[in-house]
Amino acid sequence: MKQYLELCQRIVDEGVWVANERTGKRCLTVINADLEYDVAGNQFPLITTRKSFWKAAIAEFLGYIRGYDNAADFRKLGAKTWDANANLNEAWLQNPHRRGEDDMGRVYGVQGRRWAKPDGGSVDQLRKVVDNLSRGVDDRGEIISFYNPGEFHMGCLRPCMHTHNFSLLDDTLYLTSYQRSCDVPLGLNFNQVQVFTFLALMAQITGHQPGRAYHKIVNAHIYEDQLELMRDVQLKREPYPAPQLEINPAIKSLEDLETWVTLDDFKVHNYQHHDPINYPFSV
Ligand SMILES: Nc1nc(=O)c2c([nH]1)NC[C@@H]1CN(c3ccc(C(=O)N[C@@H](CCC(=O)O)C(=O)O)cc3)CN21
Ligand SMILES: O=c1ccn([C@H]2C[C@H](O)[C@@H](COP(=O)(O)O)O2)c(=O)[nH]1
Repeated sequence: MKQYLELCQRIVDEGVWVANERTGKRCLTVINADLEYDVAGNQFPLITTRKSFWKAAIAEFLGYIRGYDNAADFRKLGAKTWDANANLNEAWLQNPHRRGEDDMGRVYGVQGRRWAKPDGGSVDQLRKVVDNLSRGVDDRGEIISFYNPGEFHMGCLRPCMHTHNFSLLDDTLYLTSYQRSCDVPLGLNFNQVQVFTFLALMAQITGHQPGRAYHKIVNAHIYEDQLELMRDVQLKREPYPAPQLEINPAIKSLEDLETWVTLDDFKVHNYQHHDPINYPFSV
């Protein structure tokens, strides 16, 4: 929590105003942030200075793991987070590749599970990483990348957290995740949960101990219409200690994640938090 608050304070104190063409808003922006999560010690990095709707964050990530490309499928899992990008962005609504209501196009999970090969067929990046780690192999390329510039024109948004790189040292699994663009009041609250949970889940289904997760962010910003709430409300609050995440131990494979797992398989213990803050969302 300390590192989150320090990043927020740094943006408020040192941020530079940058105009953003896609949303038509200005963002107070800093470059480069390094966050770390103690997955081994189960210090779940949930924001405590406002109520976090962490279940939606896990639901969203489960949708990426399953390769979903439709906001309706995300809603069924418990995340409404893709409704706006799939259905309200004018550029995407006019895009000839959009296949009707709720279509997100070739984003995130599609790239992670079905990256199109130029010579036909597709690559399942996640399956390869799970298979290698399960037999104790780290080939120094245990990478899942959602970032496919050749298909940006076929999706509603370029991936923000775009690359996840796993490492195995003896029996301990590590994760380094890369993010090019971060909406700190709204998106980071979710992304922290996702990086932590991805490492915890991958360690569980590949039979290893989780170590630390490293989260590297390039452009970290606060939108102009979020600044007052962050500076005058959220940053005035005292944080509480980190809660713990419990994952159903019956989850043992990628197939489990793909088929029967729901949000009921995740529980958070000792989550003390301040009141919710309703930050504006930019499409
Ligand atoms: N401008 C912007 N910021 C983002 O963080 C973001 C995007 N766009 N587009 C793609 C995804 C969608 N994400 C989202 C979308 C909505 C919320 C959101 O509204 N969160 C609320 C309530 C969540 C709930 O009720 O389930 C929050 O208070 O955290 C968070 C992340 C993250 N990403
Ligand atoms: O997981 C996510 C997804 C999105 N965001 C934020 C970061 C930006 O504010 C927007 C994306 O806009 P771009 O113009 O494509 O950078 O969404 C996030 O923080 N986390």
